[in-house]
Amino acid sequence: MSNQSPSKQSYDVIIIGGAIMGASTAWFLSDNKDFDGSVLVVERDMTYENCSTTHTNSCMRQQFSTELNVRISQFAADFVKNIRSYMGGDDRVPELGIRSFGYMYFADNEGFADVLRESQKVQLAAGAATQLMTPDEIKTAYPFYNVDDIVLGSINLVDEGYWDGAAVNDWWRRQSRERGAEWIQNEIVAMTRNAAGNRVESVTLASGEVIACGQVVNASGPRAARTTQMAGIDVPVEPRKRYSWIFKAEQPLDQDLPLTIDPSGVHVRENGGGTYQCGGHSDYDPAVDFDDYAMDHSMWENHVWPILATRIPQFEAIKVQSEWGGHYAMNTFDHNAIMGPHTELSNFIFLNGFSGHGLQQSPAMGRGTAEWLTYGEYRALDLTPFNYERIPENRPIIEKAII
Ligand SMILES: NCCCC(=O)O
Repeated sequence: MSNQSPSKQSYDVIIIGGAIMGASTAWFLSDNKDFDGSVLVVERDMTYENCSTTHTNSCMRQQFSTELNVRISQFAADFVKNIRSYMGGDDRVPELGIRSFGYMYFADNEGFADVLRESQKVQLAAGAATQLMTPDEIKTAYPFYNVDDIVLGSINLVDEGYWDGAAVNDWWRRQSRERGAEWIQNEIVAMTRNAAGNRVESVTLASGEVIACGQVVNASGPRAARTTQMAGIDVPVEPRKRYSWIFKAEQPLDQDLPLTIDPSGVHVRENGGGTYQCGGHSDYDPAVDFDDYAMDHSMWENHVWPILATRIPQFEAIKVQSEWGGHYAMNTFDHNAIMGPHTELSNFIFLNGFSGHGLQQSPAMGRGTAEWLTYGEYRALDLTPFNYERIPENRPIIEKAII
């Protein structure tokens, strides 16, 4: 599909990026009775072939180490389980659920076991159902694991597992469009500031049009820094390569496989029909080119499969069905969301740096961004700790549970 032109020369809100964060923001704006502005969503590739939303393993978890991240996931679970109701009872919207096989974190040393113990306290206090398991308890409940090196496991079987992120993305896009948001395939290639230099005045599209904006939202995923540079500002977000494999087991497990996080960082989950989805990355983890999705074919054979087959010996006999390379939008400052306005460019709103846990945060972060755009403040959930200003003020939010 070639570039499309917008119908107007000026919009109240221009959202750069139409994947899960941009779609969520557009939809929550369309759902807010106090917002009556115009919205343009500019997406560079409406096929979403290479975007992080498409490459995700589409899971959510309650097991975070900070209360705010747990609350954000709780809203995700509530939204997904009640999507039709949230979307006005529209009976075209599918009823969705969460396949709550849980995330199984393994600690192979007392240091990380302590992290799991401390995190469980935070999660329980916030209402999550995390259970700590000894190796014997793990072996009883999940006999297929090799736990010889494991000192502790942590799992939560409520609202934690697979959900259909693609369906949510599709419906946010579709319904926001029906309610008046304009979506085009095109690319922002430049931005201009006002004379005082404290606001973005307009964006320039690849097709040449210059479009005036009231507020602009950077929802451009791993390309976040490229977008901010057009406005003459920086954000510490880089594309980092993440590899995924779908494989079929010769003898599938006879129960659901939790999303299992091996101490090596390799993770694997149930995918249905005797297939499993696995993710991993190299220890050498530099920023990569925005368009580099090349697969490292040696990683499976030399690194990932041996780890898998050690942890789950039944996975010695498996066959890879598909594989791909994708990107995390990695926040190199503190691996957490970067939101809210720039400190000097007051109408430039960040929605960046989700570092691999963005899909599950998209309902709360899109809702919060729509509130910010409408009221200049967050209402349902106070997301100010994630605001951009923490970066120049050097106040990292340490989230210990990054996969
Ligand atoms: N990106 C790995 C799986 C999603 C998560 O962080 O929960």
